[in-house]
Amino acid sequence: MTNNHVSPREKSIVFIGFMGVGKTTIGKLVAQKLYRTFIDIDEEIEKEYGMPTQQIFQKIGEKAFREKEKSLIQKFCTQKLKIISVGGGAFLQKEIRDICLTNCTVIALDISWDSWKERLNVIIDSRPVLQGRSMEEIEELFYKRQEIYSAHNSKLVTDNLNVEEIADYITDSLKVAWEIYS
Ligand SMILES: Nc1ncnc2c1ncn2[C@@H]1O[C@H](COP(=O)(O)OP(=O)(O)OP(=O)(O)O)[C@@H](O)[C@H]1O
Ligand SMILES: O=C(O)C1=C[C@@H](O)[C@@H](O)[C@H](O)C1
Ligand SMILES: [Mg+2]
Repeated sequence: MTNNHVSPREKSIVFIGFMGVGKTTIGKLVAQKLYRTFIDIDEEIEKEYGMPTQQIFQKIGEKAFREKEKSLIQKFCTQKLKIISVGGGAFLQKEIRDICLTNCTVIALDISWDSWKERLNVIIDSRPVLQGRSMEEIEELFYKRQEIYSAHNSKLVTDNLNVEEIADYITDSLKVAWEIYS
């Protein structure tokens, strides 16, 4: 089942990008502004296992996390009118990239390394992939991951923008695009 036949206005929107770039925060705000249901795939995985991501990685392992991530993305991305934030590692899987790009409008949130590194302290405790790595290793991962986020329909560089400005910009741009294609 795909929903690649649905109109751009009805397609679900998927936010991608590196850990901590703001997918969950912005996705929630955009959903409010468009009166749509918000789905955070990390939260859905945590609900299924009844524990935080950190513990899923420790007790069950990353492989099971990634399988669950794929099946939940398949479930929600084939539905209409949702606003979906996927985890920062979701686009590592080609199948996930294909599901999202076939069924949804994919928006990549981008940020420079200099701005991102200011955020590390806030997010590190809940992101197992960042733990036990040196700053140099995290920087290497940050740049390596850029390749997977290049598979998108549109991209916004968020440096120097607050969350309201980002959500307003995305909401307004979507409405303009929907008018053009309607
Ligand atoms: N534009 C912004 N300016 C300042 N802080 C921001 C901005 N966007 C997000 N943040 C903050 O950065 C932190 C990480 O944001 P968020 O959890 O939304 O990231 P994420 O992309 O969903 O990460 P993950 O991939 O790990 O789920 C939060 O504390 C959030 O408040
Ligand atoms: O970038 C990643 O690999 C991850 C990002 C988070 O959103 C979670 O999905 C998890 O911590 C893994
Ligand atoms: Mg998130």
